[in-house]
Amino acid sequence: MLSLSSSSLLRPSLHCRASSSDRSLGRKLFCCSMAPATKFHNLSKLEHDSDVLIECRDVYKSFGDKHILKGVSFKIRHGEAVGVIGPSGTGKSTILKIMAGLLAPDKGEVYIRGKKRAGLISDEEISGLRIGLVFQSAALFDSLTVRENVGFLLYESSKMSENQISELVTQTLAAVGLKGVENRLPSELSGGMKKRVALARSLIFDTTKEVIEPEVLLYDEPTAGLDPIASTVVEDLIRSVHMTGEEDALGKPGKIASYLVVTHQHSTIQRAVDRLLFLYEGKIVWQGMTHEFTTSANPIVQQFATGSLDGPIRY
Ligand SMILES: Nc1ncnc2c1ncn2[C@@H]1O[C@H](COP(=O)(O)OP(=O)(O)OP(=O)(O)O)[C@@H](O)[C@H]1O
Repeated sequence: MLSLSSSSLLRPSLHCRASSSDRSLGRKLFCCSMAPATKFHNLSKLEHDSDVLIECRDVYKSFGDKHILKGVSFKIRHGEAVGVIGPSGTGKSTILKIMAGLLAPDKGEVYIRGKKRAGLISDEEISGLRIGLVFQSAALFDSLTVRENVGFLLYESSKMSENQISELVTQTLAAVGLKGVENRLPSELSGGMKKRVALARSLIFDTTKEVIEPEVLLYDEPTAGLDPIASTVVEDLIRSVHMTGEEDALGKPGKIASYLVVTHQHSTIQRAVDRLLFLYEGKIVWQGMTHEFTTSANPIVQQFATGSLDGPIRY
């Protein structure tokens, strides 16, 4: 994989126009979205877990004296659509960043397709599983147009021509319901449009490559702040890119093997995911199918599902 400095020789204008902080973020997005590079050892894999794409095993994470994750364990299998829910500040975004390789756990392990990740992502290492993280804030580069934002990874690292990339960007934007916005800057978009541009950026990939690795997408509150209809559009988009054998908005089979959505929105839980993980006080305290959520006898889940002030969760 090319680093930004070497690839800048290929596309100098794009590289120069992104600020240094943008480039630093781009470097992280680049690694995270295209190939979350990781060092692996322990190649052994349990036979019955051959469909597990990502596993967090007894993960701990503290920030100073705030102990956020205290032994989080779960598995994401091929084909799953999983939601992560739980009270604010409980560590949902933190666990996504750990899964994507942007943060290291203090203790515990992350396994990618049965192989233990030894470090954070870096340019030189390839995992065989792409992990894309769609940030809560959309995290677009302010100084780049929508076309440059969506095509960023391809401009930086692929051998595709400018015309090929431009065409693919237009197709991918159309797939997320956006037309004629390629030349706009992020500041000229609404919040919902920015989220869709971020989604397009996470979906685009080099179509000239012979082997396309499976991808897991991690969405951090993709519908936060959207009106109910815009939420439904995004929820359906998330479903449509899932590799279920169905056709996506471009009329092609979805390309995302599995996805994980952090959300507080009831509609997103109901519409976009099949299974839920409930994170509370540093651990997964409940997991089950979405339809089991409202009938669970677990008092923590009951309180969260009803929004009641009475119960074990204290604010
Ligand atoms: N880099 C950091 N440095 C210090 N504290 C952090 C850092 N990242 C997260 N935290 C703290 O860790 C806790 C968990 O944050 P996180 O964003 O993971 O929670 P969350 O469950 O996603 O919250 P929300 O639902 O409100 O988005 C918070 O108290 C937050 O302030």
